[in-house]
Amino acid sequence: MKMSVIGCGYLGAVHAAAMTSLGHDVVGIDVDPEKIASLTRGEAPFFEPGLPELLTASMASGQLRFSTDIADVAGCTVHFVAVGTPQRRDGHGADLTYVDAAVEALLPHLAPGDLVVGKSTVPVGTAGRLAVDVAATGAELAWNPEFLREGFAVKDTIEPDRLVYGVASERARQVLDEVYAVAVAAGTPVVETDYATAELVKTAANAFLATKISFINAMAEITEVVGADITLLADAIGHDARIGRKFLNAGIGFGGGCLPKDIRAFTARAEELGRGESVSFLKEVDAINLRRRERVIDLTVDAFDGRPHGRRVAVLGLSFKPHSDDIRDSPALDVAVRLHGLGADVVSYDPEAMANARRLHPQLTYADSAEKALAGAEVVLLVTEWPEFRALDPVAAAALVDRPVLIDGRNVLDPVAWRAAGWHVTGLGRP
Ligand SMILES: NC(=O)c1ccc[n+]([C@@H]2O[C@H](COP(=O)([O-])OP(=O)(O)OC[C@H]3O[C@@H](n4cnc5c(N)ncnc54)[C@H](O)[C@@H]3O)[C@@H](O)[C@H]2O)c1
Ligand SMILES: O=c1ccn([C@@H]2O[C@H](COP(=O)(O)OP(=O)(O)O[C@H]3O[C@H](CO)[C@@H](O)[C@H](O)[C@H]3O)[C@@H](O)[C@H]2O)c(=O)[nH]1
Repeated sequence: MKMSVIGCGYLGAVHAAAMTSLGHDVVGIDVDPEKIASLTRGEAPFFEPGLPELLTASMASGQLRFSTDIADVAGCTVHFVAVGTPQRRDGHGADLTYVDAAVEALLPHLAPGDLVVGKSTVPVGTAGRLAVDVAATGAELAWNPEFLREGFAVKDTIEPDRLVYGVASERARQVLDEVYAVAVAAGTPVVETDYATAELVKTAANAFLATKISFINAMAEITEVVGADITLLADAIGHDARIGRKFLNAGIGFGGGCLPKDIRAFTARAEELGRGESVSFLKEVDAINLRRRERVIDLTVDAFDGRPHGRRVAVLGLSFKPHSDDIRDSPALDVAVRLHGLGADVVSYDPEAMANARRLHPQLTYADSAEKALAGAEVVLLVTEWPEFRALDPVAAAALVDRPVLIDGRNVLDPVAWRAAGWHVTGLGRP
């Protein structure tokens, strides 16, 4: 099939490239000329394992091209909308400006029988509103939310856990079955719904994941008062198959371009619908999450007896999670910036996110290796659990720092081994 992907950010660029693996011809459209220039050179504008190889192969085979000109969707019969839906500047809900602009730009280029497929995460009710304008052209709308995780985005797109088709006709379902024929033939479960359910599935999935993380972080607030161990607690409750161990890693909390903004947008939409109380717990989920960052800052300030000014802190990690260079709402970067704001001498290192961090926060000091960040540090904060930080040798690290004080914001280092090497170790929610 010939298809377009409107919006080539994290989601759209991966989706465009992955659709070629499913056998389709794809044109990716974005309003950002730099992004399109980079993609056209076969260079991913962000770090995503496997994406550069896929881009190169798909472009070499002629199945994939990119353009800033929406008229280049000509000849495509399926059009994915994958533009951003960030938090609004006033904080109240999702900013739908980009989705509205993308659909409006697409309308004159639609032919009767085309399918417009929304992939962006939107407040419930958006698809129903957009479907009217799309139908006026003789085309049809479907909503097909995306569940990929950054860092595993290529695999998650080619081999999704499930596909959700928010459709208004049998024909739309058939077109989506054709789009995802490879995955469907491999047995991927398909859940067919109306528009509103499809929109809510996405919002509910992210709300559930955020709630699971904040649940374990709330437990961590209790375990750290009584000297209990949150990691063992998570292991023990996680053995119950009804609970499961995934997304029970306590630490500095969740960030990124999705979970934080999506729970806030959900809360705002529920309030608009007169059902704010149904999801009021998400405000607590958000508050618990943000308190974990405060905790790391407080522990650091305490490690300097309340006077962090001019004291050297090594911050290991800046991205919101490993295997990504994304710094959107990153707890790691937030902590680095705020400690700098308190006058600490913060030296940060991240294997992939430093260029993004430097652009946004040129005031911070960046080291070009973990070892250089550690040199002369009086407190070491581990805030993104990259494999290379997990593999640090505590004896070698102790030789680099001024004072062997470690705050493990992700609970990934072995406290026994680090203490044996002379470190004073504090975890989040564990002794
Ligand atoms: N990033 C993820 O892991 C992920 C996963 C699932 C769902 N989502 C959802 O997908 C959507 C996109 O997220 P993202 O992380 O890719 O955002 P992003 O900010 O990385 O990318 C959005 C892209 O859309 C482009 N754009 C904006 N207006 C446009 C227009 N009118 N025409 C063409 N291009 C336009 C921007 O230039 C940008 O490149 C959001 O709704 C997000 O919640 C993201
Ligand atoms: O036990 C855990 C698991 C995750 N996190 C943090 O939670 C955040 C989000 O992690 P993850 O969900 O893996 O990252 P995303 O790539 O943002 O993916 C989420 O957001 C996407 C965009 O909506 C969805 O498509 C995915 O299904 C959903 O997992 C990160 O800061 C993690 O460090 C924890 O603190 N503890």
